[in-house]
Amino acid sequence: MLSIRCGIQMKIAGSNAMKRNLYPGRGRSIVMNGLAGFNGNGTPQSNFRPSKQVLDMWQRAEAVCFDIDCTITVNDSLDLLAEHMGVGEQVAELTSKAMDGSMNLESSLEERLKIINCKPVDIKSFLEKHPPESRFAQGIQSLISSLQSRGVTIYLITGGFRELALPIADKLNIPRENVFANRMLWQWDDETLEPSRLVGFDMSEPTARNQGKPQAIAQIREKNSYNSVVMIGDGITDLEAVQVSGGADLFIGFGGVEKRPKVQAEADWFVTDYADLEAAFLQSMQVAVIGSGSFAFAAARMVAQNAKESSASMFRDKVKIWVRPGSEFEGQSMIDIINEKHENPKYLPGIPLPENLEAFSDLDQVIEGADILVICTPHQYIRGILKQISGKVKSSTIAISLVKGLRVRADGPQLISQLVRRSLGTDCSVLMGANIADELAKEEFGEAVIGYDNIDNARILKKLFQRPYFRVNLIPDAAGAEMCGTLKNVVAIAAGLVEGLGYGANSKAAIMRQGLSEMMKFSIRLYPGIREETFLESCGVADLVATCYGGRNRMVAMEYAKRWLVGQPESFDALEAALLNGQKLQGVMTSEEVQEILATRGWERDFPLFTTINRIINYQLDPSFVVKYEEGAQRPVLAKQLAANTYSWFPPPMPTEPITPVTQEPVPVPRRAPFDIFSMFK
Ligand SMILES: NC(=O)c1ccc[n+]([C@@H]2O[C@H](COP(=O)([O-])OP(=O)(O)OC[C@H]3O[C@@H](n4cnc5c(N)ncnc54)[C@H](O)[C@@H]3O)[C@@H](O)[C@H]2O)c1
Ligand SMILES: O=P(O)(O)OC[C@H](O)CO
Repeated sequence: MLSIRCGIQMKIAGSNAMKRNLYPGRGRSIVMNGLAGFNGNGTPQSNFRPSKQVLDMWQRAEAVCFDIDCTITVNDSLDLLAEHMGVGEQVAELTSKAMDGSMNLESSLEERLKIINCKPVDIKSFLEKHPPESRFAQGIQSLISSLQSRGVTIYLITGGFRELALPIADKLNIPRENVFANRMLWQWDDETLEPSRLVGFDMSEPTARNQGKPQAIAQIREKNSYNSVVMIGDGITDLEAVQVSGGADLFIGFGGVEKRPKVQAEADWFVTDYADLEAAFLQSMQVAVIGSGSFAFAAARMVAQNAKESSASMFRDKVKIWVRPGSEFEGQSMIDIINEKHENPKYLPGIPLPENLEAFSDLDQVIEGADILVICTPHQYIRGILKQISGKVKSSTIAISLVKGLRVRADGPQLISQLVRRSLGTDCSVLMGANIADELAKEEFGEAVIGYDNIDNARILKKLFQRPYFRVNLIPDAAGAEMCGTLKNVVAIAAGLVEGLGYGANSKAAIMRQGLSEMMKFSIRLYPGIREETFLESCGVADLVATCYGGRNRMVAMEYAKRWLVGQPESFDALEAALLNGQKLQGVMTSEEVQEILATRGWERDFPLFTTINRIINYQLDPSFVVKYEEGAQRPVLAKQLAANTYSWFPPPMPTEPITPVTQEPVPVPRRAPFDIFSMFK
């Protein structure tokens, strides 16, 4: 006994009139046909230059639908199957009629299937003889993988059949649920329970009829809130995708397999080589920088230099940077100074900024359309900023955090890159290394690592940051790199104290060694996947050396110790304000965050240097304990309030008058015996 089955029951409701206006108000909003597609005598040109509007839409595509015929070198798999079945010529004639619009698609399909009259076993042998990978159009795999790596969703839409389309989709990494195709209807043998003979096709599929492609796109849009959908095809039925409201926003004609004059004439953009599309897509990525401190500007400077030099290939010329509203320098708006004088006199005086770096005070304006988001603010402000932009950044945006710091929540620590991923729903790499801002801005040789989860994004980011004077290595350990950058700020406080107390190179090296060892132990205990070799990269030992010798944490801590030695104590907050001209110290706050983790987990004694530093910055130990950290971590300590009333050296509250910085590089103070304030505990 025989019966007919079909695997899917999708129904397209509505009259033809409805189908022509599926979702009024959505889909293509501008009519661009023929924007630049003709030369003077009306002949369509191949590969005409797209207008900026078309290019912009292509670069912002969130979903790209390919007609299957543009993915393989034979213009229709059905034709090839027909050839395989020995009826090639007859079928090819009907295919052309459907493609040039002279025959209705439905009838053409029906006729062609009748002629082909294959069995499942024929399809199997056809696929063995013509595996998809042997037929791919040149550049299709690379284009699809580039689009996917940027978060674009790929669909395959074909008036052909699933039996032939799915193997192609599989090889192109297109999920099967993203394939819209017709279904063959088989006669099933109830004894073998296997399909035995082709009897027709399922007419309820949108792709079975004219206007099927826009209907498929309308279904896609109904399920996904894409702002921009692009159709790439080579036939009249593909062109329909933009001729119906609710369909695609942009039609790109592809002539690399088959060139049809009507398609070529009416496409918004016509290409014969996928490499052009790939280059144009990757080209002109919009870069936005959030942050306006010394490092944010040093990094933005490199990024803008690269954007300018590579504007013909990858990044958009203009790089946007966010400057906090109200920021001023000597009574003048920082935005005006940066945009008119191309300098940041507050943080990088005397260093010219590229003219293509443009400052904005409106955060929304900065992130609008950003393909790459460089995040570089002091870590204490990052959460507030991410809250403001959450939901406004597309998920394909490539984020990179330059922030050194972490966050502690009730349920444990959170790296800034994790916070970014969670808040924005984007990938987030990190750039970490021995990178003192003003040295970098002066173009002194340096290096950094980009720690990544997504290698494709990291490669793009390397192109954005690497300069002849700045070498970037990629490492697959974002958490390790970030922990290095974060924790070295605590060790730099220790190094500054040691120096401020008047000790020499041996003592400082000993403290740095202990610091590095605690950095490694702490990072790996928290994140066991972190790699030990990461600590030997620029983000690890090199950044530790740079910060402990030339950084701001070291400078403020050194001043703190010196003032304590001479009996003129000042708080870390006061010294930060006096010495850093608006820049922010990260080590003190990071020490508090690290200590919260150590205390919660009962790890304090395993990390004696970290613990001692935290007690020193909380005025519970005097700075001399930095070189007696084992003892410092074990001592009973006074509560902060009690300490304030007990110790003569307890720093006074923030002064109302500005304090005069001793010097930017504090002068050496003669050594003398530190106060033995802890004798009371003996
Ligand atoms: N400066 C360096 O040499 C350097 C090098 C590598 C990494 N980093 C890291 O980069 C990050 C940013 O450092 P930076 O040097 O660019 O900044 P910074 O230390 O110069 O701090 C100044 C910045 O803080 C911002 N700011 C001040 N108050 C704010 C508030 N209430 N809300 C939001 N922003 C506020 C200012 O607008 C300005 O952008 C930090 O995590 C730092 O550790 C710095
Ligand atoms: O000046 P610091 O101490 O904040 O350190 C700056 C950078 O992190 C050095 O890589």
